[in-house]
Amino acid sequence: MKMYYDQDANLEVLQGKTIAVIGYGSQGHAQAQNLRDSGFHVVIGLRKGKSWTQAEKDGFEVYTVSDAVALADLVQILLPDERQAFVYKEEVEPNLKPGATLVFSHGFNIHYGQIVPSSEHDVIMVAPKSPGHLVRRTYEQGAGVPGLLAVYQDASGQAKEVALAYAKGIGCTRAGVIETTFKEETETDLFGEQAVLCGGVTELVKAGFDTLTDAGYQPEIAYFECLHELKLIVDLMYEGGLSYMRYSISDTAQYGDFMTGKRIITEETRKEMKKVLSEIQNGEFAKSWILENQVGRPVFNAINRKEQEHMIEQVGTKLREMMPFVKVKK
Ligand SMILES: NC(=O)C1=CN([C@@H]2O[C@H](COP(=O)(O)OP(=O)(O)OC[C@H]3O[C@@H](n4cnc5c(N)ncnc54)[C@H](OP(=O)(O)O)[C@@H]3O)[C@@H](O)[C@H]2O)C=CC1
Ligand SMILES: CC[C@](O)(C(C)=O)C(=O)O
Repeated sequence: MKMYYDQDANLEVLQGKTIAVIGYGSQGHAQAQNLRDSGFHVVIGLRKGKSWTQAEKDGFEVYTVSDAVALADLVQILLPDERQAFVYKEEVEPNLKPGATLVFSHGFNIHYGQIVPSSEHDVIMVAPKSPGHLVRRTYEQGAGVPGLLAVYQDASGQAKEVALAYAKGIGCTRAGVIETTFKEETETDLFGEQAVLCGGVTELVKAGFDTLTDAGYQPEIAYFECLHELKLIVDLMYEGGLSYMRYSISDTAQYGDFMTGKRIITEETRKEMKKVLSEIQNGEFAKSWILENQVGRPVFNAINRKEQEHMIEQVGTKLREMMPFVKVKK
């Protein structure tokens, strides 16, 4: 395994180039602002709407996707994965300059064959292992988030140097960048968000909260115990691994951790995780997500509505209002 840090990347490779960041959402705003602060010329490609207004307010030159692509030496596609193939066909592909580099932060569309770029373009990936808002926040703090780098096509012979410079521009080489493939990034990223980081954690939190409230305990205590304190425990793991977290908690908690954890994450759960991974590997999950979007997201919307009505959301909103230091940054 090869790791890359600041000293391995040369920003000069991108000097004098125009980078079009297509999309100004979670990743788009963060990567665009970091690249600008790293000294690069960045333009934004969008449709008219909320993000357009925000990007202008943040001082960027904003163009339609077609116009931004036509100006750019590097085109970073930071649109929602489910829209990328359509926008690519309609607005990106017809306007790409000869020799322009295509950049992604997630391999979904390339790996599952939804976007097939012409062989004359370098196609690279720089994928921050972080939500966009923390890509920006950590950069501003002088730190950074780790990232993955991959080269899918190297038409110029310089694709990896360009990817490293881009990774440095957004702050990832401060924390460490691992070289990978589009396949490995796509499969591990989808697995992580489904089984652990998003799907796994939210179900664990709700199951704990529901168990306590169903037994008659106060919902506010259940919220602090199962959601709020989770962040504080994860912070310790982030800083020093599982051992440091266990060093900080009481021995009673640590004994409970050893005795009970495996009753919650059982062999059955691990078997299910393997099944989830195989559905990612064989394209079943991708197919289901692509089709869900083609029919207007009925399942996504129904579940999303129901999730927002869960008691933990109402209790949390009330409690967070009393903690001005806990702020949502949009
Ligand atoms: N969210 C994250 O932290 C992470 C995301 N990624 C990857 O980054 C990429 C971007 O994801 P994310 O930042 O979450 O996306 P968001 O949904 O946060 O933002 C999408 C942006 O695209 C714009 N947009 C949507 N449709 C169009 C269109 N048809 N034409 C022009 N602009 C459009 C939106 O603008 P509007 O206001 O007009 O809707 C918005 O600015 C994805 O590939 C994702 O997998 C990778 C790592 C982490
Ligand atoms: C965990 C979700 C994520 O994979 C991420 C922030 O890295 C995403 O795609 O948003």
